[in-house]
Amino acid sequence: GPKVPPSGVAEFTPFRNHGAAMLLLSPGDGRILDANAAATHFYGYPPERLIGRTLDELTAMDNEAIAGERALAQLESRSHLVLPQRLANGRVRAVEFYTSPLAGTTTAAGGPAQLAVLQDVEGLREAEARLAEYRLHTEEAILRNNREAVETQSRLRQALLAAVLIQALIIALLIANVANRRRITRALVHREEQLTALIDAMPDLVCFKDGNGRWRQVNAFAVRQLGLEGIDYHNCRNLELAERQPFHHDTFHACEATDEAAWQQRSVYRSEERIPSPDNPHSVFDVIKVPLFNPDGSRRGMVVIGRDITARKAADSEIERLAYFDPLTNLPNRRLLQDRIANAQAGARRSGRYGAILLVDLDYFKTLNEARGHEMGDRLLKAVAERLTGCLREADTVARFGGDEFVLLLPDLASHAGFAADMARSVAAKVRNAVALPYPMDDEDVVVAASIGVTLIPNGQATTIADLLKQAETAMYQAKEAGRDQVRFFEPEMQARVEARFALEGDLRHAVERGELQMYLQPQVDAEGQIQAAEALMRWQHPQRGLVPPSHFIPVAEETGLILELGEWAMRETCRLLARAEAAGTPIRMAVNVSPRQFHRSGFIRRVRDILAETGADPTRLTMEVTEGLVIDRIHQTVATMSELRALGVHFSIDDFGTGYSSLAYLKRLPINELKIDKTFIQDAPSDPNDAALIDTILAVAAHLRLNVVAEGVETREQADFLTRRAPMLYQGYLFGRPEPAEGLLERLAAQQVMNSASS
Ligand SMILES: Nc1nc2c(ncn2[C@@H]2O[C@H](COP(=O)(O)O[C@H]3[C@@H](O)[C@H](n4cnc5c(=O)[nH]c(N)nc54)O[C@@H]3COP(=O)(O)O)[C@@H](O)[C@H]2O)c(=O)[nH]1
Repeated sequence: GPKVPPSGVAEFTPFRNHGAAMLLLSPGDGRILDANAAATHFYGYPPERLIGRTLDELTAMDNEAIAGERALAQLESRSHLVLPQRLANGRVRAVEFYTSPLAGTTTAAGGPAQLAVLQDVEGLREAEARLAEYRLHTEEAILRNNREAVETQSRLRQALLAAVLIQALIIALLIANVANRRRITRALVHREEQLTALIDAMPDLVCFKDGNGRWRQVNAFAVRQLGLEGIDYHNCRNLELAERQPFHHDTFHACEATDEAAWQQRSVYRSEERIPSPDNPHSVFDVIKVPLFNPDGSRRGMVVIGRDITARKAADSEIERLAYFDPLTNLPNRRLLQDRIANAQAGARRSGRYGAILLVDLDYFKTLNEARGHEMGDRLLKAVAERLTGCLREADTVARFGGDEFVLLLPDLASHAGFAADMARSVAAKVRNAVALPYPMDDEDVVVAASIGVTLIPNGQATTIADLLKQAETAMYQAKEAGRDQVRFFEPEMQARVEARFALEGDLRHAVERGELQMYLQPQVDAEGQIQAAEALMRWQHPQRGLVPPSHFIPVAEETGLILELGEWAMRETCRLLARAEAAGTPIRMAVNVSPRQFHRSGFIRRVRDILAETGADPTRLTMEVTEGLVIDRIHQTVATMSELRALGVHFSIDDFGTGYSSLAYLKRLPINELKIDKTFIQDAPSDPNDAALIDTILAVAAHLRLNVVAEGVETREQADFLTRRAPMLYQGYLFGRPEPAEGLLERLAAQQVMNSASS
């Protein structure tokens, strides 16, 4: 316990200030350790004369008497001794000593100090009470003191406890924190599961890639759509996936391109991508790519979301179809047609070229429809629509205008109104023929005819679309009035032209059988003016029109297909002339023009063979003149046909060389013998350095390919001299002889031979 020194007791105010005289005595010898103020006052000694003396020394009895009193007190079980005290003034007073050990004190002699309260015998009870009270107070004080110590300790303990508690709290918090973290982790995992479930449930394609373009997470839809089941796509790049899933090779390559575009754009990138699936090879997705960047600008990752818009696209096109197309025939409707006419008008204004509008109305369709039923009427309209479409080029439009009316829009036909009208007429003729072919319906064939009204674009009088359509309609009614199954032009001059042409066509059909055609020959001479060859050129001697130039009738023949008959006739006539020249002892090479249609017609080689056999002509003296266009058109077939004919000995010449798109590359592949320089170059060559340069180039090409050259349209000596200076060649032109009846040239040839043999 805590040690309180006896002197310290005096510090206690209850001892020091108490009214009762009190002494602190050492146990055993009863030496006075301390005395309070009341005690010093009672004895009359100052404290220093009291402290240190024994109680016995102050007692006015001898030691035996004192021992006797103590024994007596023990016997009487008294707590006090009655001992007479000698005061400083010499007086003796009977004093009762109430002593009691003072708890919590320790003296030098060991054991607690004895507190003695002195009481005059007269005030015994009072003293007793005072002792009890005092003891209580003192002890309380000591106890309080002790308690304070205890309290200190307990505070310490409390502090410790607090520390422990705080520690515990920290631990608890830490634990809570860990728990929290676990909770957060759990929540995150939970959230991730929710998220995964959510994106897996999404009917969209979702994919996350890292900053290096590696695939990190893909939802179930994407796995299905991209065929990634069973493929370890994790951490793969687009091009690796293209290797692993060949079905989507193109998809992943396209994805790589749009990924890069998104990175470059550094913001949300949207594109439409074709992502086929085994169920639908035409699936289209609306793909959104969100590139993510780190604060330092480096690539962090990319979110890709793709929505299947195949159905929406189909719906869009269905809406468009309904808005712009006729549901029965699937042809553009009036609305789309108007749009296209507006475009054609704008194009015509820009290019200065003409187009045409044809209004086709079926004759007696209403009667047919009522008599045979609407279902059959619908089938007929569909069939007509197909035939009309078959008559046109891709750039043209066939629209259903309503009921049994169709409109054909032919943009960009020719730069001359007359030529455009010719072409429109020829399309109209084709349409009329196509529509007129029988339609097999159920058990019988149905036949309809069409009345066609034509107008040209642009057109001086009609500026609006409505005006143009009105004109075509007016022309169509004129066709109806003229007895139906007709073609009429709105423009009277075009109508006149077309009629004239139509008449020409009619006459041309009979020209061969009526023997109105002739083959003229134009000589091809060498530098010495010697006739070396001749070109056979067709002429038409019309009974009323007179001599019709080929530039008038050959195009009509080409358009109508009559060229096949005319061409075959020309070939036969040329071969006859060849055989005739040979028989006359003046063998000569003859060139004949072969039109593309004629050349590409199946059986051409067989026909040539037949003609050669029939006429007995030497094929090695026959040259076929073909145009550059013919050659380019179907190069493989051309080479094959030419090669077969070359094997017979036939020569080939490229006519009008330089006006087309010949290139050395394909010229080399062709089995040709000759180039004919077009007359347009020859005519200005002496004065125009461009033409001169072109001729030099053609001559260089010919020399390189070891080809003969014929210069066409040589009209002046100057032109001939110009050419002679450059290279050896044959000359054809008015300077040396116009095309003339064969007899004339054959006679000149014979004369030339006579002259030559005379001079040799
Ligand atoms: N498919 C066939 N086409 C033929 C046939 N016969 C002729 N044609 C083609 O018709 C076009 C015009 O021919 P044509 O009016 O006979 O003109 C030829 C010559 O007369 C003319 N020429 C000849 N020399 C001169 C000249 O010095 N000056 C000048 N202004 N013209 C001249 O050139 C035409 C030669 O034609 P080509 O060698 O074929 O180019 C014409 O395109 C013929 O091809 C036929 O039977 N079948």
